[in-house]
Amino acid sequence: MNAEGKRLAHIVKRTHKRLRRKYKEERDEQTIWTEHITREEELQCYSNSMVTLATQHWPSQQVMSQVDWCYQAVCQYYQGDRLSQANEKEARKMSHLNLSPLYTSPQRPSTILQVLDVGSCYNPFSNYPDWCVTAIDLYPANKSVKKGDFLNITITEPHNKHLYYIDPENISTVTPEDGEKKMGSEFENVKKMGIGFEDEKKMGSGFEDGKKMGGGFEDGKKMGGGFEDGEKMEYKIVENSVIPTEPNIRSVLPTKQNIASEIPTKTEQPSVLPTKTEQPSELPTTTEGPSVLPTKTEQPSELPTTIEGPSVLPTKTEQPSELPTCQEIRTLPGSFYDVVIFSLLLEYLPSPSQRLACCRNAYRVLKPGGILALITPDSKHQNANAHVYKLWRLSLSYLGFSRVKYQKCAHFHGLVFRKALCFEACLHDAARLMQDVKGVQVKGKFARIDYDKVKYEMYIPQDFNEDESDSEKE
Ligand SMILES: C[S@@+](CC[C@H](N)C(=O)[O-])C[C@H]1O[C@@H](n2cnc3c(N)ncnc32)[C@H](O)[C@@H]1O
Repeated sequence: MNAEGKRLAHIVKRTHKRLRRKYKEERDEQTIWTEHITREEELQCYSNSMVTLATQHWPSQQVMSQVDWCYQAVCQYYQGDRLSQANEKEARKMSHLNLSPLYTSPQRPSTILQVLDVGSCYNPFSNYPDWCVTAIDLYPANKSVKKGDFLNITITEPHNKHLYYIDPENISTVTPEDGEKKMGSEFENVKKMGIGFEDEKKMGSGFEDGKKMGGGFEDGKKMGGGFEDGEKMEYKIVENSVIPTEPNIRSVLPTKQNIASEIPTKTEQPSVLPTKTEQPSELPTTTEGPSVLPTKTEQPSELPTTIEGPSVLPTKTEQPSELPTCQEIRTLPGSFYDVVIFSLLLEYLPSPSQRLACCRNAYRVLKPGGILALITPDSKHQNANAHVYKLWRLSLSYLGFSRVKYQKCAHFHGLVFRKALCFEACLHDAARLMQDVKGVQVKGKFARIDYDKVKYEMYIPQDFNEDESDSEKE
């Protein structure tokens, strides 16, 4: 990479490092994040650098870009054999464990794919004609990207009546009694499920002693999904309903803007408001979609009858010099997307629990059988950080994801996880994976990993670098 490319890469990595350093020093992720997202100048500088770096400096040195990798992986899943293979594999697993699916097997979508690109920056996936991309970023580099913080997004109820929703966050933080008080009749549908583990320890009702389960971090924050192998637990399946938890309450405090956000009802009109200059683009295949609020500078003129289709990729010569007039997104529909993409997103987030909170939100917006494509930078040898990515698989199993694909490319790892049809089967996987990772003798920097936190946290190799000479690609 030439000197200009290195300078831009330095600007991008400088932000990541500053946030991680601050988190290491202060440990107060909420305050750090709330303060960070108001640093307009730094966000703008990052955004400008990132788009130029990615569009003008990386392509020349890459065999396959992260964008191409994601696209191919998604095509393999939806157009190739991967979807039916994953369905079959899961069916076999359920039959072996004598479990039933919560969702019916997804079929290949006959319409275009609904794709959510989180941390999109410049909307690199916008020119794939068979994708309808919702691109969001803290600081969009062009108008086709909506401004939004995925850590602070409100996720609305699934529109499809046949969808069940498990909220892993509520596994350990709501007692049935609390639930009844909070949710009323929705909790009438709660089913109790016990899970037999290979070691024959049973995970049954966790409320016998009247205490809330799991959860406690050293700092006293409540955590979701806390259950040890063989520990007793209970989770809830609420038919037709998302349990409306405050989004990421333990990782990021809601901003004032969030409080103002509205959850659209089923009868509401399509929820994207165009800017004055914008014309609704292509005809959608559905009227559902993310709810977008105009920024202060925009005045919504009239309600469109369509949601926005893919928009135009900026040309290589484009230099976004200032924040474009972009729309702001505060709510996203639950169980709506076929694909969620986190391309080089997780490294931006300073705390391991914020990274997992993002994955939890991805789970909530994905359709059953939908996939989360993760790209994480690493130019080192495949095995150098392999242990960390094993832990990703484990953390994501606890959320209800199963792995579909993994590949180490020259400068990144590419991973695809699917929102599994059977949550319990994922917990079985998690128990097995936990035994595997604990059984491995890890030396060096990864030896200090606390496996009890892997259910709530997602590490990246840079978390363990004392000197922050990180492995991100130059
Ligand atoms: C390294 S860039 C990746 C850009 C693009 N996805 C790519 O692959 O080239 C990371 C982006 O994530 C965005 N981001 C970080 N945290 C975010 C959040 N909580 N919500 C939305 N965007 C976020 C940043 O603003 C930044 O533009």
